[in-house]
Amino acid sequence: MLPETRQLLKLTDTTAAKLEKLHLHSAWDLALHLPLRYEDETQIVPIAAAAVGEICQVEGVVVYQEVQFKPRKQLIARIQDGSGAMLNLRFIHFYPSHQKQLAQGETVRVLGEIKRGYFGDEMIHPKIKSAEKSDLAQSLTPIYPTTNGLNQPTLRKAVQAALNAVDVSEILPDTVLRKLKLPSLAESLRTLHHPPPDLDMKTLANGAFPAWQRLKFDELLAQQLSMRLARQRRRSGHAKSLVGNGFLSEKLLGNLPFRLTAAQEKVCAEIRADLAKSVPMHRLLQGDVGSGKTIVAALSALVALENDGVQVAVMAPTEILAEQHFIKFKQWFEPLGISVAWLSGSLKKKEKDQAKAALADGRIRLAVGTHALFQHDVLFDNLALVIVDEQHRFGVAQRLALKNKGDDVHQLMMSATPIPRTLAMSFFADLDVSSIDELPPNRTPIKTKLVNHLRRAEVEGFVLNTCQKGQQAYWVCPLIEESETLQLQTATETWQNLQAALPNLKIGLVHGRMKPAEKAAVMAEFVSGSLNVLVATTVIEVGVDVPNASLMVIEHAERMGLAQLHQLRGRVGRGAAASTCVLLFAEPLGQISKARLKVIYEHTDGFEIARQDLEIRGPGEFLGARQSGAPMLRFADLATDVPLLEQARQLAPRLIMEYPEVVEKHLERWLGSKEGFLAA
Ligand SMILES: Nc1ncnc2c1ncn2[C@@H]1O[C@H](COP(=O)(O)OP(=O)(O)OP(=O)(O)O)[C@@H](O)[C@H]1O
Repeated sequence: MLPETRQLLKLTDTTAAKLEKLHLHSAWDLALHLPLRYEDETQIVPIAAAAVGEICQVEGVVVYQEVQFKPRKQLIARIQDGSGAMLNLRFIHFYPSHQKQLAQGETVRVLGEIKRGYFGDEMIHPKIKSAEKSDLAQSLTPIYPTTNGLNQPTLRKAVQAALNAVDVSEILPDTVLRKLKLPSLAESLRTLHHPPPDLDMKTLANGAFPAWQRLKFDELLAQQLSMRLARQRRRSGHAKSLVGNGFLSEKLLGNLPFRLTAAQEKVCAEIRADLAKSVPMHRLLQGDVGSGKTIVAALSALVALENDGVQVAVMAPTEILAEQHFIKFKQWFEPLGISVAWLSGSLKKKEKDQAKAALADGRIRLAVGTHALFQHDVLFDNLALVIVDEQHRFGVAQRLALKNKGDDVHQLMMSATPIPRTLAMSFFADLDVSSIDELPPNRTPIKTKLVNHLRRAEVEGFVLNTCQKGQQAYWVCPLIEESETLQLQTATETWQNLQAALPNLKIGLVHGRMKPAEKAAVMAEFVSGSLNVLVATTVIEVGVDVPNASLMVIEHAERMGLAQLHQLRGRVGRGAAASTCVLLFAEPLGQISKARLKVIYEHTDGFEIARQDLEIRGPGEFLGARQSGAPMLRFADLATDVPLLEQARQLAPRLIMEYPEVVEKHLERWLGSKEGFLAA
């Protein structure tokens, strides 16, 4: 964050650092940081009427308080209200101040989600207020996406300061606005950040609400403009025409234990044709989980490497994913006499220097790594092809760094988030798309089971059976919205419980808070087979390929989106053994959760699942379900916002031709800096 911005918004260094973590760098970034959901502090719900699964505010007298030590240290309090009903409050982390606030006889107002607990309904870590001191809120309270250590009031203050600082005046031409029939940006931002008192939760949570529509439209417009400009620029670039002699690729194909599918052959041919041109390739390779994109990437790299002195870089967004690629590429390429360099943030300086020197003088021709590959001090001798996996997970700055390394290099982007082809083409502003639309043969279909989490012991028995057969299992804990700490805790607890229940198995734990090197070490143990079970937070979602793993258990599957469930399930069923995916769920299930679980139970094809997702997710479920897998999108969703995308797509070329100053301003607002859009 620029010092001017920090001063303008009166932010402390700590707050600024936390905001950076959320990728909020400019005042506009903050103004466009919109609530994830809203809380209703305008009314008090009688405990008897508060339904499980609902987030609500209740008030009551504390009738009981105890610090328990088993099964773990926790503070339990119980409140009772005029309706006569009681509610438990449970704190796994607590301070003496909590005990004081919840002293017997105190009247407290608490807000949180009602859950079904072991001893009746409960709230875990509710927000507590003293009933006497606090007035009811006049309107709904916005809750922003945040990060550890940055609380809502601080974030809210920063957003407010940003809203006061930016110029929200309308920049879209009148004619355009009249046709769109959308509210102004200023009004939309005001409504979403400060909902007026008469606006209810249901209206605000609906993605079809005009204020949301305006934000989504503006976002899609920024995306279309940036893609279009980037494409124009690339078209005028010159890349090295790469025509392979087939010598290396045929050798690799000969060494493989399988033959390419027809779909893999087809996309390889498309990529080969692009590489032969002197216009830089910019192609998206998409394919369902396990469809075999990696070998296509490897064969594309070989076409390039068959040209004298040419270098190739393969980049992935996380250390785990990059390392997986590194292992595969090494295994495939070393027998061909090609050494592969590894470059990531966690390498020791000496190793990094060695790799950098070898890339700079051209001794090493293939490098695999994270975005560390594109730091300014990494120089390539003759870089001609860059392969980027899961590009949408890189931030703008990283994409920009990539662009700086090679405006004139061929680029192949891989994605495992399948989007129907025509939609992908309009979204990516006519980017070239190759789809692998067939799975390798002889895959035993994955059996999916839906199991109530109360039957955990049976599932543990199943894990034991699987591992005794020499196979391996994943046990995945979900991401808990807004609370990394709580997520970490569930994963750690699950790991401890599993170890206690299955003492003869070797069980590892990997989560997002571990250092990259620690994560890599645990993953390596799992890949090598020395761990039987891997307990993981959702960090393993994309790209892990351990064919010997044949069982996937997913906790709280009812909380996850379909795309995520499909990705996770795709981690098994990659080897010869019959695989199973156990989806644990906790009741009561909402209608949408039920519908989702039914789809994942009945279907295995990613495109079909994406289509059904669209049907289930009416615009009404917009908030809380924001999970667009598409690049650069925070609000718009390709599943539901196709009409807005179409409008943005039609408008973009006209603005570029007729209103260049509007284009520049719009991109500055949405992509942070003028340079942001170049990175598209
Ligand atoms: N034509 C094929 N026949 C048999 N097995 C194949 C074929 N192509 C790839 N495989 C194997 O299938 C598994 C999945 O391939 P890969 O990891 O490339 O999938 P992917 O498309 O990258 O999926 P994801 O995005 O889920 O990681 C690998 O073990 C790979 O060796």
